Amino acid sequence: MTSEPARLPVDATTTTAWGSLTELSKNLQPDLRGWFATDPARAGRLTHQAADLHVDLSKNLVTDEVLASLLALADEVGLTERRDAMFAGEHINVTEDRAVLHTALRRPSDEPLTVDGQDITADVQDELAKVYAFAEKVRSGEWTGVTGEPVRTIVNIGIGGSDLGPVMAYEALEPFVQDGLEVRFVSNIDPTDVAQKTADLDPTTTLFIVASKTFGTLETLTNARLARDWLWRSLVAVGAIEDSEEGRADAVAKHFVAVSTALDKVESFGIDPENAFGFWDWVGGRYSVDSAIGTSLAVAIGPDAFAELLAGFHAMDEHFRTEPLEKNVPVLMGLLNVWYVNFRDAHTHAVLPYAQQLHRFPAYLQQLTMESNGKSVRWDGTPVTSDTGEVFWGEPGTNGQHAFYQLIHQGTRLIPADFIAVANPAYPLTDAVGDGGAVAAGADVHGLFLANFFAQTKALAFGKTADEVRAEGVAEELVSAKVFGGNRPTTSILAPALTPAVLGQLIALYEHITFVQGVVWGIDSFDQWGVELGKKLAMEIAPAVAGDEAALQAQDPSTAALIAKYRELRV
Ligand SMILES: O=P(O)(O)OC[C@H]1O[C@](O)(CO)[C@@H](O)[C@@H]1O
Repeated sequence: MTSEPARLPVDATTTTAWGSLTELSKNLQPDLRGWFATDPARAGRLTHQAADLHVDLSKNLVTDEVLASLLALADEVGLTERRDAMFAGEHINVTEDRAVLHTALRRPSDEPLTVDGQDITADVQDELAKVYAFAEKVRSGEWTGVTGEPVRTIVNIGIGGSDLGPVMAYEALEPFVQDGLEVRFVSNIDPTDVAQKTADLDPTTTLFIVASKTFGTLETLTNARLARDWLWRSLVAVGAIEDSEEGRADAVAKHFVAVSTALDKVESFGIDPENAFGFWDWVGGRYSVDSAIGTSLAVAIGPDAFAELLAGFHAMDEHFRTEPLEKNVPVLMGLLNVWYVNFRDAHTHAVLPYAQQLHRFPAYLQQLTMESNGKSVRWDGTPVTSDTGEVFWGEPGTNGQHAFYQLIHQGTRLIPADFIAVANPAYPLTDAVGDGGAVAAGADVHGLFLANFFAQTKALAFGKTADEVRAEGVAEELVSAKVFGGNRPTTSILAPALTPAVLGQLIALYEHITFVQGVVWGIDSFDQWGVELGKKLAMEIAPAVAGDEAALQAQDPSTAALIAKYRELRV
């Protein structure tokens, strides 16, 4: 690896390809019906395989010319060069002067990678071995609490990347969780979160994992102290420990572990560094679920399944690293997002998993994509000259269908959407009775579910014309309300089943899509300076909230009045 400063970003808007795309967009009349009718090979040509993911891009609003120009844009901004620099460990996180090496977390153990003279594959494997040994101890019951009871509930305390990845993956891989083990997640500093999550817990069988890259995050450290207090009080109440310094130290030693890059701070909190798992500053928080931050998950699903998850990540990394750009799914999906944001005026992007277990995936992607690409300056500090970072959002199908799809189908906004489904459900139920009509007795309910997945992307693409509505006998005055314009772009992603490997592939796919967009926009997708101001002000405002008059007077009139009102209302 080198730590040479990365070269200056290219202003994408000055490239030849940007000019071509602007012209193409001006003249483009999206016509998915016509395009499919005149080009039967379109679906095949625009469908690609990335590891286990079958990805159909054909219902996007692009012609071959548009795709060619998007690929030319990738070339002009130096996408492959930057990708290779990331994999090699160059300091592409320019504003923090750091390498970006989440891909090294899932690199096979026999592929060394030297960074600053250090074999980081060996470091990763050592830490992974520690996490796995701990996971086995908890799973086998060898790790016990103060009364000798095995662990039944793990409470992961973290926020942002130290929460969203683990909770999303835990929910997604619930069928792989060991019987008798449960993981809960506390993230919000709203005391309700910790109170609700601990309310019915047995302290003798509870283990807390405090997960924080920096071990300096207000929410996490406050929640960790609340949890420690709860543990002490509850253990004393059931007579499991003496109310003494030794009793409390014993409780922390047996019921608290930590994950952090700042092991010195872990020790000051009272957690023995022996019971702490580390990672490195070259892993961004939102890219860290596959590091020791995933310890709660590794305990829940076990080392073998966790290793499969990592192998899934790696399979997608290899696809991204080696596949020619015209068949490279993260590259194509990232470029399509650029097309919609910069040339078709899309402001948001929906991610719609047709898999209940992926219900936290959109929330996870919000941090991944929006903390990464919500930037207004490029990595050299110059202002961007185009829009960046669309709003990502979504809900699992079919819930979304009965809530917000109306706007996607008939609203005035263009909302590109990714539909994600798996062929084999974790719970293959049949409807023994059926409804006597379309739903036959013995119907496979997952098949019905996926009929919706296929139907929605079809309806969005091809719509329903006024003539088709009229042909159904609809009264003329209602025809326009029942017309579907179609030409609403979607990407369909289909996987065999939601296995750990497939989940790893999906996460890595979106990591790399995010990267591709960041490179085109010339931004540093790996810093997050935009979250700092609010954190700092919260600490300055806290004394005013607590009653300090001088601190209150130092606020602007609106904030001061709001705080005063809060104090008046607070009983
Ligand atoms: O893991 P830490 O250091 O507690 O940080 C939690 C989160 O806070 C942020 O730094 C900013 O919100 C995220 O990037 C990060 O995932």
